[in-house]
Amino acid sequence: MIKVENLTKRYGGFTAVDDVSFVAEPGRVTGFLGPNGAGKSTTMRMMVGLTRADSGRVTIGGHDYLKIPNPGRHVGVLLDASAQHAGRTGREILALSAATMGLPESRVDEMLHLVSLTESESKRRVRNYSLGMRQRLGIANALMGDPQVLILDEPANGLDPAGIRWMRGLLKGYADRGGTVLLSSHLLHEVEQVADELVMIGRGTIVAQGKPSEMLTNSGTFFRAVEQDQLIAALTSSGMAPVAVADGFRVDADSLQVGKVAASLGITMIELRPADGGLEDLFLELTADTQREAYPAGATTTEGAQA
Ligand SMILES: Nc1ncnc2c1ncn2[C@@H]1O[C@H](COP(=O)(O)OP(=O)(O)OP(=O)(O)O)[C@@H](O)[C@H]1O
Repeated sequence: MIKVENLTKRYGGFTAVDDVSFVAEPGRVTGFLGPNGAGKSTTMRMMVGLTRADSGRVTIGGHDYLKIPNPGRHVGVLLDASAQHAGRTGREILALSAATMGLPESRVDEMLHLVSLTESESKRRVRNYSLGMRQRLGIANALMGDPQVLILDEPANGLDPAGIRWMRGLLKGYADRGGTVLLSSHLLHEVEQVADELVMIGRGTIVAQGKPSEMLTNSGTFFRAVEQDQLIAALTSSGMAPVAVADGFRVDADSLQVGKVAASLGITMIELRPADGGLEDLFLELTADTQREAYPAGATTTEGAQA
């Protein structure tokens, strides 16, 4: 299990990770999702002691990573696939890892086979690897010591569609056998098909976490009305806070509450239903003020809203 407690990292006056807490459980794939610059890599680097936290702590299986003897046998880490020594061959890199962990050379061939790197590819220098091949090598390296915990930062980067599907199967199988998997991504569709749990981060803070299905269940009501502006104003003055999503509005209230407010004003509803726009809408909305691109979900005014 990975336990992250109140983790904070500042760079000068800028807080990259702000009081982040979550748990990644054994037997589960936990997706760590957030837009570019949200703080995912910084959080993962702190987990393995590569970046020093200003406050808070992380334990892996109850221990501080830096105090785990022979850590590769317990925690598989892939943070930056391009950080491998470019002048070494893939095989040399894996052989070095195996030797460091006290594993036989045969493990190298097993891992190369697992990640589908061919014999001739394994003899090429890493500087001549494609990004996808580097990722495969990084995954092989992370799995080498048969660890119980995997920490993977954007492992799907550079993989082709077949590679992404292969990796999903690999991670699911690993979690099914009791392993703990934490993988980050800035792309929801990359993680939603594999993650049992999601932790969403935006501008250094956790904005939501839970099972994808629970997140959707709690996603409120979607509505559109002819007198949209009037309904928004009435809901707002009733203490609700509608936000613009794709082609309508969403509010944290059930459909009955919204319907009653509309009926009391004689407002004609066009649509009134549980918000089920999918995780993509929820993700964009939750991280709306942390996105670089303007997204309508960030708007709380009715300007431009069409009935
Ligand atoms: N060494 C550093 N010095 C200053 N700022 C840093 C440093 N490392 C990270 N940051 C900043 O911290 C923020 C979080 O960066 P981080 O790499 O953790 O984001 P991320 O969620 O992994 O993003 P991406 O999806 O783009 O990889 C960014 O604004 C980044 O510029």
